[in-house]
Amino acid sequence: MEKTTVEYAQHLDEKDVLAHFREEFYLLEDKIYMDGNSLGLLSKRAEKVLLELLHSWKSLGIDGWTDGAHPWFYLSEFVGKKMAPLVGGQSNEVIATGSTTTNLHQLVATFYKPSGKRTKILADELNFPSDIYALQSQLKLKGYNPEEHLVRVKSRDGRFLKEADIVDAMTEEVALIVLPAVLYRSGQVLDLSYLTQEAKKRGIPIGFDLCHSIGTIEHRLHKQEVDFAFWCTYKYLNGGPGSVGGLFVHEKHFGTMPGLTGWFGSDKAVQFDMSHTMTPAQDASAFQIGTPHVLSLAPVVGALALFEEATIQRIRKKSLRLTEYFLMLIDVELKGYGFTIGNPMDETRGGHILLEHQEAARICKALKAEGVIPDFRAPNGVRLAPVALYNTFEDIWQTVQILKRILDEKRYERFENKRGVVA
Ligand SMILES: Cc1ncc(COP(=O)(O)O)c(C=O)c1O
Ligand SMILES: Nc1c(O)cccc1C(=O)C[C@H](N)C(=O)O
Repeated sequence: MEKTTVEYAQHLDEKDVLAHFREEFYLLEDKIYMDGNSLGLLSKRAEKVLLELLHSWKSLGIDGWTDGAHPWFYLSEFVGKKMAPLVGGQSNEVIATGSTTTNLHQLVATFYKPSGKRTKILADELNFPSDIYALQSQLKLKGYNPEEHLVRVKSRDGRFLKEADIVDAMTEEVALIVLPAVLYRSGQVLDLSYLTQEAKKRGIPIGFDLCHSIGTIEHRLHKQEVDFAFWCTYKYLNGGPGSVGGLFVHEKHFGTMPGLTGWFGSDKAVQFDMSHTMTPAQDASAFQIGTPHVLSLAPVVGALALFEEATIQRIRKKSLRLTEYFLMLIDVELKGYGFTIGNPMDETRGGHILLEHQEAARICKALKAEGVIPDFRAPNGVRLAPVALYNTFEDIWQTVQILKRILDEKRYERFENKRGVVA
């Protein structure tokens, strides 16, 4: 069968062992959703648990903390256990709490211990702005000038990072390393094993932002001896806008006093003793600060049940096949239209692809007008994420046809080449 036909796409969908998960989601009517790497779709199970937790509040009041289907007092630990297989952590090394940025603040406050010549934080110039802002402010809190003490490894081409360049920057002046596991623009997957080993040789703690990797690639954080990691749950995990994030702290650091303390980091057995001397939990729970955002955690419970069934191994396998198929069609159908592929072509690509084009902002607007939801990333990127749990091969086939039509008929010219408020 000719690989560029819709029949071939349908044939791939028929053979897809994860195809039935699509029915678990509320798909947007008459739309092809390709933005699950920014905000995943609502699943029926996520909705169900949210309603159950609203009901526990309605029917139990304060007793919801300890009673009901999902007692709130233990919910963060429960969700942590469910997320642990997705990051390759032990159950007590993972906790659901905070947001990506607040968790980063917590972890830097804990693991950044400048002393003597070792005062710098090593990051990279392609990292997400919020991470950079957090690192800059943590340096300022310790009295250091971020201009001098935040080292950002340069990209050679504006898209990718070379692990060798990162290792070269691990000097005797570096006190902490924070990097993404998957880059938010190009989708490059960094070699966490190698980077962690090299950091370890030099005695530098290292942590990773998993926002663009959790739920789409496999992780082995415990085995790799990564010191810490943090992530959100609203992208590939489909927890909903602003859903509670997560963090991992390797068990070798259990007992380290968190940099930012609050009573929800306490050993649960004594939390309500109301002592002014904190007794921190002896695992990742200690890194919580205040009362969990229960209603923003609820959908994550339901959403994670799907990952337990699908397994991250099968999800990664399908995700790679989806992006491979996407790239094959782009190569055949969109040659000569001015696109440059901005993601890695080999298996160091994450869950999304990046098409660079000088008209990218208005191509995104035209795609939306034609029913395809991508996102635009400045200055010239169209990000498209075919998500293993709910996208089909046919979605990809349709998207490429629509892109071709938009370019052939110059439909993008109806729009201004400027990003929207939330691009
Ligand atoms: C890599 C990365 N880091 C940090 C953030 C910020 O996350 P939050 O706003 O949930 O703190 C995002 C997404 O917004 C992200 O993609
Ligand atoms: N966190 C977001 C938000 O609050 C509004 C709109 C988008 C986002 C995102 O997550 C963007 C995403 N981190 C990115 O990779 O660009």
